[in-house]
Amino acid sequence: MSVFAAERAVAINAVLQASKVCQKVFKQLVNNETITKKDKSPVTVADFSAQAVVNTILYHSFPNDPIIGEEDTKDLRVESGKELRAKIHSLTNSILDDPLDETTLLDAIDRGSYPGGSQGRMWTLDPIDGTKGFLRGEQFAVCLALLVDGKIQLGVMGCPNLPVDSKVPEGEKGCLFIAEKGQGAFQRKFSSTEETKIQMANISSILEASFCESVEAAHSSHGDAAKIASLLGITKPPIRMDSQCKYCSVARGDADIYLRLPTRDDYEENIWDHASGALLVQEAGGIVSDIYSKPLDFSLGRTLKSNKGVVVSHSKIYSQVIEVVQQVLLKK
Ligand SMILES: Nc1ncnc2c1ncn2[C@@H]1O[C@H](COP(=O)(O)OS(=O)(=O)O)[C@@H](OP(=O)(O)O)[C@H]1O
Ligand SMILES: [Mg+2]
Ligand SMILES: [Mg+2]
Ligand SMILES: [Mg+2]
Repeated sequence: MSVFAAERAVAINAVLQASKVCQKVFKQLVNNETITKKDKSPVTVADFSAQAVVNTILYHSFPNDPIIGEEDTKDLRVESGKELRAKIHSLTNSILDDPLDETTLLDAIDRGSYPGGSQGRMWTLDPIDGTKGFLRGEQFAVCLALLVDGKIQLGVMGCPNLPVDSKVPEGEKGCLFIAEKGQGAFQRKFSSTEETKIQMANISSILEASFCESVEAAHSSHGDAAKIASLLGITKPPIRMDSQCKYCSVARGDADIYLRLPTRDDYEENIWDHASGALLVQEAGGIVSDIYSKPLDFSLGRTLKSNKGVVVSHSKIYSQVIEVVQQVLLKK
């Protein structure tokens, strides 16, 4: 029995509305609508609007729930952010039922500034995960998860550009993935409310496995992944894809392993880059850990500060995968 039925329904609506924002922006996107953060990562009108839409919808149903969201309005509240702010304002209001004034809009985005922690309910939101994929017209995802006392209870992901059936890549696109702890993993199309249960592929041998990794080698070492694959006897080429669509692909059996291998000692993964995807894979029969085989700890704030990298596989092959990951990464 679902414990979070109300939260599930609200999260699905929020993610679908935010996905609509992203699709609308993509059709109209021009270069000056992108700004670059200090770490050189891009952020677009759509990232801000999607966060405003989700935070507003969550606030309407759960006004006391804090939110850990990726974006903030630092760059929008200054004079140079005026034009961008106006675009975000009109875009957000074109989706929401009740229009917001500019101040309410900025405050809605900043409701995502919660520091996180191990106590109580909180949501975590990545309004667009894989912003670079979004800009290229490739994979990106709107990712929302509910945490209670530091544990993920619910994850909802909208993947507007992901084919409904990976065997028909030119077919219908737009998938929603839903997982509630202990209740299994589900997929539905944007175009229908019918949900289908998904499971990881039940591969008989690791030699048949395929793995996913980030598009950018700066986010996950392609060289280390190639060594690991070769030691495991994997011959299929890696599937490179932006965003938590990687977790979704593995959860529904399009691939069997997801490796996110650290490229720098000082990088801490953000909780919104993993929360919904990690629960989805676990509910579909997979194991999710870091490279030390430690479970991801979502209770320590906005980042996974006690973890390094991410290793995901079907539970049947996990021990083989993690052994080789450690052989390559920890003994070099
Ligand atoms: N150095 C480093 N290592 C690991 N991860 C990093 C790093 N720098 C940034 N990020 C985060 O990567 C998020 C995108 O991850 P992806 O797997 O989609 O990367 S890729 O686009 O496929 O290359 C991206 O999320 P979004 O900003 O939401 O797109 C970042 O939070
Ligand atoms: Mg970003
Ligand atoms: Mg992200
Ligand atoms: Mg993002």
